[in-house]
Amino acid sequence: MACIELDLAHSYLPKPRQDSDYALLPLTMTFDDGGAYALLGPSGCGKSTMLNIMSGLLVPSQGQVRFDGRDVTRATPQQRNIAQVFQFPVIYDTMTVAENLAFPLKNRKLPEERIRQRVGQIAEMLEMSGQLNQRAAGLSADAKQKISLGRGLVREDVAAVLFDEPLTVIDPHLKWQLRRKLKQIHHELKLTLIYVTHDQVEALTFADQVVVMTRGRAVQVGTPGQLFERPQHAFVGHFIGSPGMNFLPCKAGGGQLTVAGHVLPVQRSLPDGALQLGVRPEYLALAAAGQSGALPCTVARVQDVGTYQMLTATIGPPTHAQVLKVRCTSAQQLPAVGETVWLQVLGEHTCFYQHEELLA
Ligand SMILES: Nc1ncnc2c1ncn2[C@@H]1O[C@H](COP(=O)(O)OP(=O)(O)OP(=O)(O)O)[C@@H](O)[C@H]1O
Repeated sequence: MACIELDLAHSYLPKPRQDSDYALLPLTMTFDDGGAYALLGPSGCGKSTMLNIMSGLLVPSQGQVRFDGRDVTRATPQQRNIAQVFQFPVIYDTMTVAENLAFPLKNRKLPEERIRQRVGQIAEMLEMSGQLNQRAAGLSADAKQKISLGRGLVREDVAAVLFDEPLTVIDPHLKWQLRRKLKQIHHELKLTLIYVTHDQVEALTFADQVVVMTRGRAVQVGTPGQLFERPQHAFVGHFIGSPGMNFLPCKAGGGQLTVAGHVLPVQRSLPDGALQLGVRPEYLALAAAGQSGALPCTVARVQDVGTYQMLTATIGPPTHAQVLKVRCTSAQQLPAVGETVWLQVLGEHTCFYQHEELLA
């Protein structure tokens, strides 16, 4: 295993002139030895570019990649000793499951007995012990991708295992099981795992540390809890959560906050000027009329989602009304559409952003 350090930028253009010319803007990042990481972000944010730079498939246009302090920027994937699992199965159809799993170990000339043990261990973890002697050709797409995962995990001496959206072809139910399985395997095998996905559920269930990316920038690296509680960037608030954080434009000045024409007292020290107030639907509580830190809103919709109710409310004039989502318990008695509801926007979980960066 290795500690992977990135200090680089990448543009696919020969002469990048502006930020938008970069697939990865200048960044420094450390992936600790033995950690489980996810690179999470929407399509085109630079996840695959970062993964391919780590694996050695791509040389960054600027800067360095270091493994345990050693410069490997121009080293091939083989020289870096990286295992990779792609979106689609990369296996030998004519071989059995056992032969496919054993292949990376045979290549490294491990003793037969050790190969047998390790193949048995990996097959058991992936619940494939009963299929070891079956030919891969006859297996389902799910089973073939499980073999690919197994081939990625089978070597103990790799610097890291990199996964590029590995569960895309997997059936939704099995996907859920495999996500949990991968987390368990990480605890048992203690490999450095780096997992690319655009699916927040996948990232949050698998990783100890999630790197959230947008437009070529890694805007926050944190535990799932940190990303939920204190998004360092408005994009993280918006992207993590279902639905994401509510944002209200506001103006701070003289110890007060003006939101949608209402003046609220603010306890925290904030710079004067235009800000964004962010509060998650889970923390936006119903309040008594006129309560300090609460705003009067109009109920636009109430949805019963089974285990909870989602209340949608609006504030401000209809031409530029702001929408707020509130997660309520299923037992709560909620006002009807069109009624006024007071929502507690200020509280310990409220975040303030300036130019999309967290201030307080
Ligand atoms: N070979 C390439 N040549 C030129 N531009 C590229 C190339 N590969 C990626 N890009 C561009 O770099 C940016 C980042 O792409 P990248 O594939 O790293 O994003 P991603 O987050 O992995 O997206 P996806 O999930 O869609 O693969 C995008 O604007 C993309 O169009």
